Amino acid sequence: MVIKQVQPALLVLEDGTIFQGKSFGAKGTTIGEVVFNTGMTGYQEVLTDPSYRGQIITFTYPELGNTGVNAEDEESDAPQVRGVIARNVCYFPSNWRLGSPYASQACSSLPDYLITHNILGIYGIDTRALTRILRSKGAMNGAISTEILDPQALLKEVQAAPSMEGLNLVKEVTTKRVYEWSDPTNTHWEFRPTAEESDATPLTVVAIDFGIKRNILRRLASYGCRVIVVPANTPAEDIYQYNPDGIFLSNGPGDPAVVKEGIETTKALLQYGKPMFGICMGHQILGLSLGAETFKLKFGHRGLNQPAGLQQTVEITSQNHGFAITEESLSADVEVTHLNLNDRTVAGLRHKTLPIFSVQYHPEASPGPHDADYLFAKFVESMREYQQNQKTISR
Ligand SMILES: NC(=O)CC[C@H](N)C(=O)O
Repeated sequence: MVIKQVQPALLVLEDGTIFQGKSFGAKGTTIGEVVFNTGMTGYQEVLTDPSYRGQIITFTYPELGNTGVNAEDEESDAPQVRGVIARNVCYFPSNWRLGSPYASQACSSLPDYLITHNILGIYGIDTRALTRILRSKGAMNGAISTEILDPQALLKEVQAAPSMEGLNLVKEVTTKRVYEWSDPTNTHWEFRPTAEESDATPLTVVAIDFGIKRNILRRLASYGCRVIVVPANTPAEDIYQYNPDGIFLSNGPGDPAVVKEGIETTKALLQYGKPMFGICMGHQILGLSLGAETFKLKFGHRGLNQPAGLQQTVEITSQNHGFAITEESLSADVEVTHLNLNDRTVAGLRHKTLPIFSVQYHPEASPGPHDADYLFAKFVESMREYQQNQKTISR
Protein backbone atom coordinates (compact mmCIF):
# COMPACT_ATOMS: atom_id res chain seq x y z
CA MET A 1 0.00 0.00 0.00
CA VAL A 2 1.25 3.47 -0.91
CA ILE A 3 1.57 5.77 2.08
CA LYS A 4 1.01 9.28 0.80
CA GLN A 5 2.87 12.11 2.41
CA VAL A 6 0.70 15.11 2.99
CA GLN A 7 2.50 18.29 2.05
CA PRO A 8 1.10 21.77 2.64
CA ALA A 9 0.17 23.95 -0.32
CA LEU A 10 -1.06 27.51 -0.53
CA LEU A 11 -3.66 29.11 -2.81
CA VAL A 12 -3.69 32.89 -3.07
CA LEU A 13 -6.11 34.92 -5.21
CA GLU A 14 -5.36 38.27 -6.80
CA ASP A 15 -7.72 39.98 -4.32
CA GLY A 16 -5.60 38.72 -1.41
CA THR A 17 -7.84 35.78 -0.40
CA ILE A 18 -5.78 32.96 1.11
CA PHE A 19 -6.62 29.26 1.31
CA GLN A 20 -4.37 26.76 3.09
CA GLY A 21 -4.56 23.27 1.62
CA LYS A 22 -2.63 20.12 0.86
CA SER A 23 -0.64 19.37 -2.24
CA PHE A 24 -1.40 16.64 -4.77
CA GLY A 25 0.31 16.40 -8.13
CA ALA A 26 3.54 18.22 -8.91
CA LYS A 27 5.50 20.52 -6.59
CA GLY A 28 6.44 24.13 -7.31
CA THR A 29 4.44 27.27 -8.08
CA THR A 30 1.83 27.90 -10.74
CA ILE A 31 -0.15 31.01 -11.70
CA GLY A 32 -3.28 31.23 -13.83
CA GLU A 33 -6.86 32.46 -14.06
CA VAL A 34 -8.86 30.74 -11.31
CA VAL A 35 -12.25 29.56 -12.62
CA PHE A 36 -14.80 27.00 -11.48
CA ASN A 37 -16.44 24.06 -13.21
CA THR A 38 -19.69 22.67 -11.84
CA GLY A 39 -19.73 19.31 -13.68
CA MET A 40 -20.18 16.20 -11.54
CA THR A 41 -18.20 14.04 -13.98
CA GLY A 42 -15.61 14.38 -16.71
CA TYR A 43 -12.63 15.86 -14.89
CA GLN A 44 -10.15 14.18 -17.23
CA GLU A 45 -11.80 15.60 -20.34
CA VAL A 46 -11.83 19.03 -18.68
CA LEU A 47 -8.15 18.86 -17.73
CA THR A 48 -7.13 17.87 -21.26
CA ASP A 49 -9.44 20.32 -23.12
CA PRO A 50 -7.09 22.88 -24.74
CA SER A 51 -9.68 25.63 -24.11
CA TYR A 52 -8.66 25.54 -20.43
CA ARG A 53 -5.08 26.51 -21.23
CA GLY A 54 -3.76 29.12 -18.80
CA GLN A 55 -6.41 28.42 -16.17
CA ILE A 56 -6.51 26.91 -12.69
CA ILE A 57 -9.70 24.89 -12.36
CA THR A 58 -11.78 24.67 -9.20
CA PHE A 59 -13.97 21.58 -9.32
CA THR A 60 -17.15 22.23 -7.31
CA TYR A 61 -18.02 18.51 -7.23
CA PRO A 62 -16.37 17.55 -3.93
CA GLU A 63 -14.73 14.25 -4.91
CA LEU A 64 -12.07 14.32 -7.59
CA GLY A 65 -10.18 11.41 -9.18
CA ASN A 66 -12.44 8.51 -8.15
CA THR A 67 -12.28 6.87 -11.58
CA GLY A 68 -8.60 7.66 -12.20
CA VAL A 69 -7.30 8.58 -15.62
CA ASN A 70 -7.37 6.51 -18.83
CA ALA A 71 -6.17 6.78 -22.42
CA GLU A 72 -9.66 6.93 -23.90
CA ASP A 73 -10.87 10.09 -22.14
CA GLU A 74 -8.05 12.36 -23.27
CA GLU A 75 -9.26 15.40 -25.25
CA SER A 76 -5.68 16.21 -26.31
CA ASP A 77 -2.20 14.74 -25.72
CA ALA A 78 -1.80 16.00 -22.15
CA PRO A 79 -3.47 18.09 -19.42
CA GLN A 80 -3.64 21.72 -20.52
CA VAL A 81 -4.57 23.45 -17.27
CA ARG A 82 -2.18 25.38 -15.05
CA GLY A 83 -3.48 23.83 -11.84
CA VAL A 84 -6.29 21.96 -10.10
CA ILE A 85 -8.27 22.86 -6.96
CA ALA A 86 -10.33 20.18 -5.19
CA ARG A 87 -12.24 19.57 -1.99
CA ASN A 88 -11.10 15.97 -1.74
CA VAL A 89 -8.87 13.79 -3.90
CA CYS A 90 -8.93 10.03 -4.48
CA TYR A 91 -5.62 8.19 -4.44
CA PHE A 92 -7.11 4.71 -5.03
CA PRO A 93 -9.35 4.95 -8.10
CA SER A 94 -11.73 2.34 -9.43
CA ASN A 95 -12.63 2.32 -13.10
CA TRP A 96 -15.24 0.23 -14.95
CA ARG A 97 -12.67 -0.32 -17.66
CA LEU A 98 -10.79 -2.70 -15.37
CA GLY A 99 -12.01 -6.18 -16.28
CA SER A 100 -13.54 -4.86 -19.51
CA PRO A 101 -12.12 -4.93 -23.06
CA TYR A 102 -10.80 -1.46 -22.25
CA ALA A 103 -8.83 -2.69 -19.23
CA SER A 104 -5.46 -1.65 -20.62
CA GLN A 105 -6.72 1.90 -20.82
CA ALA A 106 -7.33 2.36 -17.09
CA CYS A 107 -3.91 3.73 -16.46
CA SER A 108 -3.34 5.72 -13.31
CA SER A 109 -4.57 7.78 -10.40
CA LEU A 110 -5.22 11.49 -10.90
CA PRO A 111 -2.39 12.56 -8.53
CA ASP A 112 0.12 10.34 -10.39
CA TYR A 113 -1.09 11.65 -13.74
CA LEU A 114 -0.61 15.26 -12.61
CA ILE A 115 2.89 14.46 -11.32
CA THR A 116 3.77 12.85 -14.68
CA HIS A 117 2.68 16.03 -16.47
CA ASN A 118 4.10 18.46 -13.91
CA ILE A 119 0.74 20.02 -12.97
CA LEU A 120 0.11 21.29 -9.45
CA GLY A 121 -3.00 20.42 -7.47
CA ILE A 122 -4.28 21.61 -4.11
CA TYR A 123 -7.00 19.87 -2.08
CA GLY A 124 -8.64 20.24 1.30
CA ILE A 125 -9.99 23.58 0.09
CA ASP A 126 -13.50 24.85 0.89
CA THR A 127 -14.41 24.93 -2.79
CA ARG A 128 -17.92 26.25 -2.02
CA ALA A 129 -16.47 29.33 -0.32
CA LEU A 130 -13.95 29.80 -3.14
CA THR A 131 -16.66 29.51 -5.80
CA ARG A 132 -18.80 32.10 -4.03
CA ILE A 133 -15.84 34.50 -4.12
CA LEU A 134 -15.33 33.87 -7.85
CA ARG A 135 -19.07 34.28 -8.51
CA SER A 136 -19.35 37.56 -6.64
CA LYS A 137 -16.04 39.15 -7.62
CA GLY A 138 -15.49 37.41 -10.97
CA ALA A 139 -12.80 35.04 -12.23
CA MET A 140 -9.36 36.36 -11.27
CA ASN A 141 -5.74 35.32 -11.28
CA GLY A 142 -4.38 33.15 -8.52
CA ALA A 143 -1.45 30.95 -7.61
CA ILE A 144 -0.91 27.55 -6.05
CA SER A 145 2.45 26.90 -4.45
CA THR A 146 4.20 24.22 -2.43
CA GLU A 147 7.40 26.29 -2.17
CA ILE A 148 6.25 29.87 -1.49
CA LEU A 149 4.19 29.42 1.66
CA ASP A 150 4.27 33.08 2.69
CA PRO A 151 0.93 34.49 1.37
CA GLN A 152 2.27 38.02 0.81
CA ALA A 153 5.20 36.74 -1.26
CA LEU A 154 2.88 34.57 -3.37
CA LEU A 155 0.41 37.44 -3.79
CA LYS A 156 3.18 39.57 -5.29
CA GLU A 157 3.77 36.88 -7.95
CA VAL A 158 0.04 36.71 -8.72
CA GLN A 159 -0.30 40.46 -9.10
CA ALA A 160 2.54 40.52 -11.64
CA ALA A 161 0.80 37.96 -13.92
CA PRO A 162 -1.05 39.08 -17.09
CA SER A 163 -4.86 39.03 -17.19
CA MET A 164 -6.76 36.60 -19.44
CA GLU A 165 -8.24 39.53 -21.35
CA GLY A 166 -6.04 40.20 -24.38
CA LEU A 167 -4.16 36.90 -24.06
CA ASN A 168 -3.56 34.91 -27.26
CA LEU A 169 -3.11 31.29 -26.18
CA VAL A 170 -4.08 29.73 -29.50
CA LYS A 171 -0.52 29.60 -30.77
CA GLU A 172 0.43 27.38 -27.81
CA VAL A 173 -2.14 24.71 -28.64
CA THR A 174 -2.80 24.74 -32.38
CA THR A 175 -1.36 21.91 -34.46
CA LYS A 176 2.05 22.58 -36.03
CA ARG A 177 1.33 20.38 -39.04
CA VAL A 178 -1.67 19.46 -41.17
CA TYR A 179 -3.15 16.04 -40.38
CA GLU A 180 -6.15 13.95 -41.31
CA TRP A 181 -8.61 12.47 -38.83
CA SER A 182 -10.94 9.56 -39.53
CA ASP A 183 -11.50 7.76 -36.17
CA PRO A 184 -15.16 7.78 -35.16
CA THR A 185 -16.48 7.83 -31.60
CA ASN A 186 -15.88 4.50 -29.92
CA THR A 187 -18.93 2.34 -30.69
CA HIS A 188 -19.68 1.56 -27.04
CA TRP A 189 -20.54 5.25 -26.58
CA GLU A 190 -22.68 5.36 -29.68
CA PHE A 191 -26.38 5.40 -28.80
CA ARG A 192 -27.71 7.05 -31.91
CA PRO A 193 -27.46 6.63 -35.68
CA THR A 194 -24.27 8.22 -36.90
CA ALA A 195 -22.03 6.95 -39.67
CA GLU A 196 -23.40 7.85 -43.06
CA GLU A 197 -24.46 5.26 -45.63
CA SER A 198 -21.31 3.73 -47.08
CA ASP A 199 -22.33 4.56 -50.66
CA ALA A 200 -22.60 8.28 -49.84
CA THR A 201 -19.64 10.28 -51.12
CA PRO A 202 -17.45 11.17 -48.15
CA LEU A 203 -17.53 14.82 -47.14
CA THR A 204 -14.27 16.69 -46.74
CA VAL A 205 -14.19 19.09 -43.83
CA VAL A 206 -11.27 21.39 -43.12
CA ALA A 207 -11.10 22.05 -39.38
CA ILE A 208 -9.21 25.16 -38.30
CA ASP A 209 -7.51 24.16 -35.07
CA PHE A 210 -7.67 26.88 -32.41
CA GLY A 211 -7.24 24.14 -29.76
CA ILE A 212 -9.55 21.40 -30.98
CA LYS A 213 -10.99 18.71 -28.70
CA ARG A 214 -10.66 15.15 -29.97
CA ASN A 215 -14.30 14.35 -29.53
CA ILE A 216 -15.22 17.02 -32.07
CA LEU A 217 -13.02 15.22 -34.58
CA ARG A 218 -14.55 11.88 -33.60
CA ARG A 219 -18.11 13.17 -33.93
CA LEU A 220 -17.37 14.63 -37.38
CA ALA A 221 -15.84 11.28 -38.41
CA SER A 222 -18.84 9.40 -36.98
CA TYR A 223 -21.08 11.51 -39.19
CA GLY A 224 -19.13 10.43 -42.26
CA CYS A 225 -16.64 13.29 -42.64
CA ARG A 226 -13.01 13.07 -43.62
CA VAL A 227 -11.42 15.81 -41.54
CA ILE A 228 -8.29 17.74 -42.51
CA VAL A 229 -7.02 19.63 -39.48
CA VAL A 230 -4.98 22.76 -40.23
CA PRO A 231 -3.03 25.21 -38.03
CA ALA A 232 -4.85 28.32 -36.79
CA ASN A 233 -2.83 30.66 -39.00
CA THR A 234 -3.55 28.84 -42.29
CA PRO A 235 -4.64 31.38 -44.95
CA ALA A 236 -8.01 30.99 -46.66
CA GLU A 237 -6.39 30.25 -50.07
CA ASP A 238 -4.52 27.27 -48.59
CA ILE A 239 -7.74 25.97 -47.03
CA TYR A 240 -9.43 26.17 -50.41
CA GLN A 241 -6.71 24.05 -51.98
CA TYR A 242 -8.34 21.09 -50.19
CA ASN A 243 -11.64 21.82 -51.94
CA PRO A 244 -13.61 21.26 -48.72
CA ASP A 245 -17.34 20.58 -48.59
CA GLY A 246 -17.43 22.51 -45.35
CA ILE A 247 -15.24 24.38 -42.89
CA PHE A 248 -15.20 23.82 -39.15
CA LEU A 249 -13.97 26.46 -36.66
CA SER A 250 -12.83 24.86 -33.42
CA ASN A 251 -12.91 25.69 -29.73
CA GLY A 252 -9.78 27.20 -28.19
CA PRO A 253 -8.26 29.05 -25.22
CA GLY A 254 -7.85 32.72 -24.35
CA ASP A 255 -9.37 35.91 -25.69
CA PRO A 256 -10.97 35.38 -29.15
CA ALA A 257 -10.66 39.07 -30.12
CA VAL A 258 -6.86 38.82 -30.32
CA VAL A 259 -6.83 35.79 -32.67
CA LYS A 260 -6.41 38.18 -35.59
CA GLU A 261 -5.22 35.68 -38.21
CA GLY A 262 -8.16 33.36 -37.48
CA ILE A 263 -10.59 36.27 -37.80
CA GLU A 264 -9.02 37.42 -41.09
CA THR A 265 -9.06 33.88 -42.51
CA THR A 266 -12.69 33.42 -41.51
CA LYS A 267 -13.63 36.75 -43.13
CA ALA A 268 -11.99 35.60 -46.36
CA LEU A 269 -13.68 32.19 -46.15
CA LEU A 270 -17.10 33.84 -45.83
CA GLN A 271 -16.66 35.13 -49.39
CA TYR A 272 -16.78 31.56 -50.73
CA GLY A 273 -20.20 30.93 -49.16
CA LYS A 274 -19.52 27.28 -48.32
CA PRO A 275 -21.06 25.65 -45.23
CA MET A 276 -19.34 26.60 -41.99
CA PHE A 277 -19.85 25.45 -38.40
CA GLY A 278 -18.18 26.95 -35.33
CA ILE A 279 -18.01 25.73 -31.74
CA CYS A 280 -17.17 27.97 -28.76
CA MET A 281 -14.08 29.95 -29.81
CA GLY A 282 -15.03 29.05 -33.41
CA HIS A 283 -18.44 30.64 -32.74
CA GLN A 284 -16.80 33.76 -31.29
CA ILE A 285 -14.36 34.03 -34.22
CA LEU A 286 -17.22 33.65 -36.68
CA GLY A 287 -19.09 36.46 -34.87
CA LEU A 288 -15.99 38.68 -34.87
CA SER A 289 -15.41 38.05 -38.57
CA LEU A 290 -19.03 39.11 -39.22
CA GLY A 291 -18.33 42.42 -37.50
CA ALA A 292 -19.58 41.63 -33.98
CA GLU A 293 -17.70 42.26 -30.72
CA THR A 294 -16.88 39.97 -27.81
CA PHE A 295 -16.62 40.74 -24.10
CA LYS A 296 -15.36 38.94 -21.00
CA LEU A 297 -18.04 37.38 -18.82
CA LYS A 298 -17.78 37.93 -15.08
CA PHE A 299 -17.08 34.31 -14.11
CA GLY A 300 -17.89 32.40 -17.30
CA HIS A 301 -19.92 29.26 -17.94
CA ARG A 302 -18.19 25.99 -17.13
CA GLY A 303 -20.21 22.90 -16.49
CA LEU A 304 -22.50 20.27 -17.93
CA ASN A 305 -25.99 21.61 -17.29
CA GLN A 306 -26.15 25.03 -18.95
CA PRO A 307 -29.57 25.54 -20.56
CA ALA A 308 -29.55 26.99 -24.09
CA GLY A 309 -32.44 27.79 -26.42
CA LEU A 310 -34.99 30.42 -27.28
CA GLN A 311 -38.62 29.76 -26.46
CA GLN A 312 -39.75 26.38 -27.68
CA THR A 313 -36.93 23.97 -27.04
CA VAL A 314 -34.18 23.96 -24.48
CA GLU A 315 -30.97 21.98 -24.76
CA ILE A 316 -28.98 21.11 -21.69
CA THR A 317 -25.43 21.80 -22.77
CA SER A 318 -21.80 21.36 -21.87
CA GLN A 319 -20.01 24.71 -21.68
CA ASN A 320 -16.57 26.10 -21.05
CA HIS A 321 -16.06 29.72 -21.90
CA GLY A 322 -15.10 33.04 -20.34
CA PHE A 323 -15.95 35.33 -23.27
CA ALA A 324 -19.17 35.84 -25.24
CA ILE A 325 -20.51 37.74 -28.24
CA THR A 326 -22.16 41.10 -27.53
CA GLU A 327 -25.69 40.69 -28.88
CA GLU A 328 -26.17 44.37 -29.75
CA SER A 329 -23.07 44.30 -31.95
CA LEU A 330 -24.45 41.62 -34.31
CA SER A 331 -25.15 42.72 -37.87
CA ALA A 332 -28.52 42.36 -39.58
CA ASP A 333 -27.09 39.39 -41.59
CA VAL A 334 -27.09 37.26 -38.48
CA GLU A 335 -29.83 35.73 -36.38
CA VAL A 336 -29.52 34.57 -32.76
CA THR A 337 -30.64 30.92 -32.57
CA HIS A 338 -29.85 30.22 -28.90
CA LEU A 339 -29.43 32.17 -25.70
CA ASN A 340 -27.83 30.91 -22.53
CA LEU A 341 -30.98 30.78 -20.41
CA ASN A 342 -29.15 31.51 -17.16
CA ASP A 343 -27.95 34.97 -18.16
CA ARG A 344 -29.42 35.41 -21.66
CA THR A 345 -26.08 35.86 -23.39
CA VAL A 346 -25.75 34.76 -27.04
CA ALA A 347 -25.30 30.98 -27.30
CA GLY A 348 -26.00 30.30 -30.99
CA LEU A 349 -25.93 32.12 -34.33
CA ARG A 350 -27.08 31.55 -37.88
CA HIS A 351 -26.26 33.53 -40.99
CA LYS A 352 -29.50 34.56 -42.64
CA THR A 353 -28.46 33.85 -46.23
CA LEU A 354 -25.36 31.61 -46.08
CA PRO A 355 -25.18 28.01 -44.76
CA ILE A 356 -23.21 29.15 -41.72
CA PHE A 357 -24.01 28.60 -38.02
CA SER A 358 -22.26 28.34 -34.68
CA VAL A 359 -22.81 27.62 -31.00
CA GLN A 360 -21.14 28.88 -27.85
CA TYR A 361 -21.55 25.45 -26.22
CA HIS A 362 -20.11 21.98 -26.85
CA PRO A 363 -22.37 19.61 -28.83
CA GLU A 364 -19.56 17.02 -28.79
CA ALA A 365 -20.06 16.77 -25.00
CA SER A 366 -17.07 14.85 -23.62
CA PRO A 367 -17.92 15.55 -20.96
CA GLY A 368 -21.60 16.33 -20.88
CA PRO A 369 -25.08 15.69 -22.23
CA HIS A 370 -25.72 14.72 -25.85
CA ASP A 371 -28.74 16.99 -26.44
CA ALA A 372 -26.92 19.06 -29.03
CA ASP A 373 -25.31 16.22 -31.01
CA TYR A 374 -27.87 16.89 -33.78
CA LEU A 375 -25.79 19.95 -34.76
CA PHE A 376 -23.21 17.66 -36.39
CA ALA A 377 -26.04 16.12 -38.45
CA LYS A 378 -27.18 19.63 -39.34
CA PHE A 379 -23.68 20.52 -40.57
CA VAL A 380 -23.58 17.36 -42.70
CA GLU A 381 -27.03 18.19 -44.07
CA SER A 382 -25.94 21.71 -45.03
CA MET A 383 -22.88 20.30 -46.85
CA ARG A 384 -25.04 17.77 -48.75
CA GLU A 385 -27.49 20.51 -49.69
CA TYR A 386 -24.66 22.74 -50.86
CA GLN A 387 -23.24 19.87 -53.00
CA GLN A 388 -26.68 19.30 -54.47
CA ASN A 389 -27.13 22.99 -55.30
CA GLN A 390 -23.72 23.14 -56.96
CA LYS A 391 -24.66 20.17 -59.16
CA THR A 392 -27.92 21.86 -60.17
CA ILE A 393 -26.08 25.09 -61.00
CA SER A 394 -23.44 23.31 -63.12
CA ARG A 395 -26.05 21.36 -65.05
N1 LIG B 1 -14.17 26.44 -25.14
C1 LIG B 1 -13.79 27.49 -25.85
O1 LIG B 1 -13.57 27.44 -27.06
C2 LIG B 1 -13.52 28.77 -25.08
C3 LIG B 1 -13.45 30.00 -25.93
C4 LIG B 1 -12.78 31.20 -25.26
N2 LIG B 1 -11.42 30.89 -24.93
C5 LIG B 1 -13.55 31.60 -24.02
O2 LIG B 1 -13.09 31.39 -22.92
O3 LIG B 1 -14.61 32.14 -24.12
